[in-house]
This record gives sequence, C-alpha cells and structure tokens, in this order.
Amino acid sequence: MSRFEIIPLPLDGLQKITRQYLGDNRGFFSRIFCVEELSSVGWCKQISQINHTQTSKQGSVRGMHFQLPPYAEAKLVTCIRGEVWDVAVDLRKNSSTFLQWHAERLSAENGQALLIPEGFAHGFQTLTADAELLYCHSAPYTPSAEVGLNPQDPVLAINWPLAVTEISNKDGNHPMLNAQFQGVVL
Ligand SMILES: Cc1cn([C@H]2C[C@H](O)[C@@H](COP(=O)(O)OP(=O)(O)O[C@H]3O[C@@H](C)C(=O)[C@@H](O)[C@H]3O)O2)c(=O)[nH]c1=O
Repeated sequence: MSRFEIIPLPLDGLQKITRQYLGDNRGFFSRIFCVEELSSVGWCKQISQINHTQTSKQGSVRGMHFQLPPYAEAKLVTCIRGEVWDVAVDLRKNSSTFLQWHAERLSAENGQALLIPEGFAHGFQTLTADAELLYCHSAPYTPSAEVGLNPQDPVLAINWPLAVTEISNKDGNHPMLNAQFQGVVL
C-alpha cells in the first residue's frame, strides 16, 4: 500500500514526497523512506547515511551543497520539527533546467519532503526557530568531493524569504559562479 503522494516538480527528477500520517489514540505512524516506492521515482542506490541536523534560529541558511562524481548523491530531505524553505538547484550539464532553482516549504505538519536527484545542489532557510531535518543520502560524506555554491550568488538569484540571520563561515564564503561553470557531468 502506498504511503506517499509523489508529485514531480518543474526540475526534471525533483519530486515532492508527502508522507501519510496514520493516527490513532496513541499518536501517529509515518514512513520516512521506502525503497520500493522511491526507487520507482529515481532513488536508484542504497542509503549510505542518514543524518540529522538541528538549526536554532529563524532565518538561518545552510547550503548550497553538493558532491562531485563519483560521490554524487541523491538526498531525501525531511523536516521533523519546525518549518524550512528547502531549495534545490539543477547543476546537470545539458539539463534543460540547468541553473534553475525550485523551493518547497517542508514541515512536520505538512509531511512534505524533497527527493533531490544526483547533480543538484541543496540548501535551506529556517522559517521557524529550532528546525530539525533528517537526510537520507545515497553516497557517503566525502569532504574532498564536496562543493558549495554561494547562497547569495546573483547567477542563481535564490529568492530567500527572510533576511539571513545565521550562516556558517564556510557557506558564507563559497565563491560565486563564473562563466566557466559548465555544470556537473554524472
Ligand atoms: C555533511 C556532513 C558533515 N559532517 C561534519 C563536518 C562538520 O564538522 C560538521 C558540520 O558540517 P556542515 O557545516 O557541512 O553541515 P551542514 O551545513 O548542515 O551540511 C549539510 O547541509 C545541507 C544543506 C545539505 O544538503 C547536507 O547534505 C549537508 O551538506 O559535520 C559530517 O561528519 N558528516 C556529514 O555528512
């Protein structure tokens, strides 16, 4: 039985996954990941890691992050506390939506998650204080393959909903894209 509503988003391969909450007098049951259902919409590898982050302040930004091949990864990003504005940027060379971004509001209440394919950068801004995310990753964390895009890059022109209140030194210092950037070849 399907536990998710899966909606394709405007960037090819990017999907909005809405999980079902099965409630009873004890509380609820909810499936976060299902290899059978998600492999039919592009999750084609194992889960290498499941990571959990907590972000204290409203308006904080983390991102934009991706890993280069052969460590390119798909991510399933789920919000389990608070609300975030979650952004994916298509970096695939030859994609018809190269350098376009798409954002969705994710929260525990709306049950929405983003399935982000390989070749995308990912980041988010907290819309509430004390937001927690769970990430399923299809490849192991590999710092030597990790690349960051500047969240304020005018080429990306991401329309962050709030003023940026917190950002790591690393993320705030990611370089801006230049004309030589041709995209990621998977
Ligand atoms: C991402 C990551 C970080 N770390 C360590 C490195 C560092 O000491 C500490 C914090 O790392 P960061 O500042 O990179 O954490 P953070 O900025 O939260 O990184 C995350 O950002 C979002 C936007 C994503 O898409 C995730 O995939 C991930 O890259 O955790 C790991 O041990 N494993 C991991 O998988």
